[in-house]
Amino acid sequence: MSFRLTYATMYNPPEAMHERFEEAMARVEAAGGARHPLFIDGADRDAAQYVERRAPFDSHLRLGYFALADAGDAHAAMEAARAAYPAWRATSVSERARLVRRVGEIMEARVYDIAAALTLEVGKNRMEALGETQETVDFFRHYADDFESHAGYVNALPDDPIDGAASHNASVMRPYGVWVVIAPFNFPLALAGGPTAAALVTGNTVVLKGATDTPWAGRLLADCIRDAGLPPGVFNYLSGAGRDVGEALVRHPHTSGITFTGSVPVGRQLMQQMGSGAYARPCIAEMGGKNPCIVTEHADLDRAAAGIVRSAYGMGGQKCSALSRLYVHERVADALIERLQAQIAAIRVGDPRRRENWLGPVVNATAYANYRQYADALRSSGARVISGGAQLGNHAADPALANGYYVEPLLAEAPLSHPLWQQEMFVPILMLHRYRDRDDAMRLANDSPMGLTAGFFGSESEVPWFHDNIEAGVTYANRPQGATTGAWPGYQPFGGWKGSGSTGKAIASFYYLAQYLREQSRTVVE
Ligand SMILES: NC(=O)c1ccc[n+]([C@@H]2O[C@H](COP(=O)([O-])OP(=O)(O)OC[C@H]3O[C@@H](n4cnc5c(N)ncnc54)[C@H](O)[C@@H]3O)[C@@H](O)[C@H]2O)c1
Ligand SMILES: N[C@@H](CCC=O)C(=O)O
Repeated sequence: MSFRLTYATMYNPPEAMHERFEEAMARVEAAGGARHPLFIDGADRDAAQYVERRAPFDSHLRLGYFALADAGDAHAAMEAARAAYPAWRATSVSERARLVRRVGEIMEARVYDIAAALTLEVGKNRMEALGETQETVDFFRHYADDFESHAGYVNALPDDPIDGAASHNASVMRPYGVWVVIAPFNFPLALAGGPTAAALVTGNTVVLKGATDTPWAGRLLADCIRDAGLPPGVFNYLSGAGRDVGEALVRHPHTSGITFTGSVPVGRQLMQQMGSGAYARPCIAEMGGKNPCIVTEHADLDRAAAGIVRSAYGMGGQKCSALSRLYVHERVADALIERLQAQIAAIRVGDPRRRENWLGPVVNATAYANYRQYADALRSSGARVISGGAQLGNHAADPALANGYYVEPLLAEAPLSHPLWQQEMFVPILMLHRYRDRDDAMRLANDSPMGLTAGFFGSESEVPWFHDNIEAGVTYANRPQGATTGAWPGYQPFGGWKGSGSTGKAIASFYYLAQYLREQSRTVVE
């Protein structure tokens, strides 16, 4: 298959991709119900407790039993990672890069089976699941290539200008030690695998914690790492709750650095914890979004409608990059709304295993209840709900949806005073405002403590204005493939400004790997 899968190309895959996914789904479902232990020091480790997990799209479908790590397991993982660190750090750059690349190769060979598991566990549709798995493969490749291209970040510097002595200088970047990776539920493979690949190739050892709702993805990553032949202890995997195992890892004295991807409140708490103690330790925190899109009177409205619907409702709005605030010029607002309504009406909501369904469920009962609460809050405080607003699961008339957390994509025109303009909702809800003045639209788009992604539809001559003024780390102009979503490693570096990110350096950017390293200046006089 010559097709290159990315989030920008996933809308029109070859037929063979569907066939292979369906074969894989049958295999993975047939093997369902298994126990999934932890992975520590190169071996499976049983936890004292296991939790049964079921599919978000069908509460009768049992996925398996997943280990719930406790503080003792966290300690064992940290000890293993610490013990493995000296030898891993001393392993050559080329060997570390080879092993990291090997993980990507193994994952790519399993891409369909892993994607099937992601669909079952998270409820994302097949193309999103395949996309996430391929993205993870690409992270492993990208970081291995990038680290090698920097020759391990060893740079010779000029000798000191001292008469009668040779004083040689160099800058050498060195790993920190044991790196903790804490992943979110929505991209449980890619946002576990990406930071893991970066930490490993730079010479750190890793303890990964998967999100409470999505323990399977991390375990599948662990299997790829094990099968690639990384030495015991170099990578360790824990599944379990943030409050128990996550906090134990953050507090642990062996923790040298953290990459956290998740919500703003947890990220800020972790940044504070990592900044206190005997000395501050690095904390790369990739956090939430409240992403805007501006549509001017010069926009191509068909293109805008396609990009807006994909980004607001794709994966049920459960992307940090999801579009949630739409500012439309009053002259084109009705025409755009008409197009959005037509596209929303065409969205098939249902079992994400099925090819025809573009939108699966939200991830759990809390997200399902949140949707109801937000829809009620919009209706009761002055918003005009244009499309959607109903929960479709549990008590639905349609029996095919009866056991899942299904909801309708919601579009509402809301007064600017509405508090939901400021809150990340993480469900498929898009709020719309009509503006008269372009600069007002920009002021509103920037009126958020977050600054992750932003979209724009307008004339070519307006694009520089958008770039110069928008406060966001990831920007897209006139992109029907996704107004605010769909970054891919090697194509779009991905990181947030303001409250959306702690470092100002993006994932898969030129500057990313250096964050996993500390500089040592070396002067040697002969
Ligand atoms: N900026 C990005 O790149 C990016 C990418 C994906 C998701 N996100 C954000 O993630 C959020 C959705 O994911 P989520 O609901 O899993 O987020 P979350 O903050 O609830 O959880 C994220 C991870 O942190 C763990 N955790 C929770 N409390 C903890 C604690 N006290 N100590 C240590 N670990 C703890 C969780 O178990 C989970 O593994 C959204 O806000 C979304 O915008 C951001
Ligand atoms: N990388 C994904 C978002 C990841 C966050 O949830 C995108 O660009 O849409």
